[in-house]
Amino acid sequence: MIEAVGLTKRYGDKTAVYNLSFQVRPGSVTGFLGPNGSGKSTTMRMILGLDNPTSGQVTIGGYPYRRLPNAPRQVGALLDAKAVHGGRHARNHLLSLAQLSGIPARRVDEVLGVVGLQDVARRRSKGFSLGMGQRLGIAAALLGDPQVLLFDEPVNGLDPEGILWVRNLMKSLAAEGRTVFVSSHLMSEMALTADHLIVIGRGQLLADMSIRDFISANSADFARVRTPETDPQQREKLTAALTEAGGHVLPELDGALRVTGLPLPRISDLAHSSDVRLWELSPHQASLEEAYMRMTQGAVDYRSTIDEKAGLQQPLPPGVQPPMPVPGQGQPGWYAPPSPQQGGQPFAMPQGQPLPQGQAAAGPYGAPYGAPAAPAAQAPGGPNPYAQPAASGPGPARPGARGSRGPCGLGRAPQRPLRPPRSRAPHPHSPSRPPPRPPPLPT
Ligand SMILES: Nc1ncnc2c1ncn2[C@@H]1O[C@H](COP(=O)(O)OP(=O)(O)OP(=O)(O)O)[C@@H](O)[C@H]1O
Repeated sequence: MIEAVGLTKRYGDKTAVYNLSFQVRPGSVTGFLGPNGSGKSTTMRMILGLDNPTSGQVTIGGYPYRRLPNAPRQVGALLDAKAVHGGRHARNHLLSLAQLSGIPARRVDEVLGVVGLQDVARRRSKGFSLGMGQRLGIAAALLGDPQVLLFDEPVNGLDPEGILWVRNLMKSLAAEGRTVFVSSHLMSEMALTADHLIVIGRGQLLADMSIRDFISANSADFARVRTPETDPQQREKLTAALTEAGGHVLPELDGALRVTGLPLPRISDLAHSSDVRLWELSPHQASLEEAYMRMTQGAVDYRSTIDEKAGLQQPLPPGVQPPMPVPGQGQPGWYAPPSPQQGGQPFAMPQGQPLPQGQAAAGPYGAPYGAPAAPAAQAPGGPNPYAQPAASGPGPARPGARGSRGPCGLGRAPQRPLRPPRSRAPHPHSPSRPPPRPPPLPT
């Protein structure tokens, strides 16, 4: 298990990570999400002992990485696939890593096979494509048959077949009881791969929950309604009737209407009584991407001047940044209202459910959304550089109790201690057990 407590990292006056507390558990794939520059790579580097926290700590199996016995055989990581000596053959690159960690040479050939690079093993890596470089990086991460794996954007540059292969690999590693922590900006892929999410924005924890809970906490179900395109007045008439009845109506890019706050039969009745014909009336649930956009909208640092968020966000005056999301209040400025099941509080604990023991019910950024309780009321990393007025709503939510089954159907394996170096069971991808079949590479 990876555990961060009050993790803070400052570079001069830049706070890259602030008071981050979370756990990454074995037996499931945990996705690590956040906008560009939100601190994901910095966090991963601190987990791997490549950067020192300014305050707080992060441990793997109870040890800081640098004190972990035989760390390369306990923890594997892909941080930067380009961090390879380009003049070396792929096999020699892996061989040098293996020799540094006392890993036998035959394991190098095993992992080359697992990632599908066996045919180019004696080619210099500087001639590799982006996707081949990613595979080499994944091979290096698997070399020590580690119990804990970190992948920073592992599908970057991979073709669809390669993406599917990585997805299956991550899931099978987690199903074996390993801890798999993976960052990605590809929401559709994350929705298929991960069963738990840790989301950060501007270095702070925004959410720590199952994907299913994340989507339902950060999105509202909605109806799509379409009236005949030949008669725009019908659309206006319906919009007026729905709004009057308490619905929230948002025009979609294709001319349909997105309606929240009214059940489908009521929308149908209102259309009928307004004498409006419908060409479509369909129920929809927001995707992980929409839920993520809604959650992180206020924590985005870099945004195109022509970005209109596909019409989902209210226009802001020029130069005005949207505020950070506030627990219990949702993301201000979004049309979609909070999920009705949550009693109007998108991050609220289901009613009658007490906070788990040790769970702080603190202000917005003290112990946010399902994070483990912060060690102290005062953040160890000093004052919060992004502090906002505290929400008056209920405390932070933890809708997704750990241990629940994720969308991949993987149960959480009991936590296993880190494996002693040489008493390993045969590697699941060793020749004795057929590995997930990697897609063929272009020659
Ligand atoms: N060595 C450094 N010196 C100064 N600032 C740094 C350093 N490393 C990271 N930062 C800053 O810390 C912030 C977080 O960066 P980080 O690379 O961790 O973000 P990220 O979430 O991984 O971004 P991306 O999704 O774009 O990869 C950024 O503002 C970045 O400029």
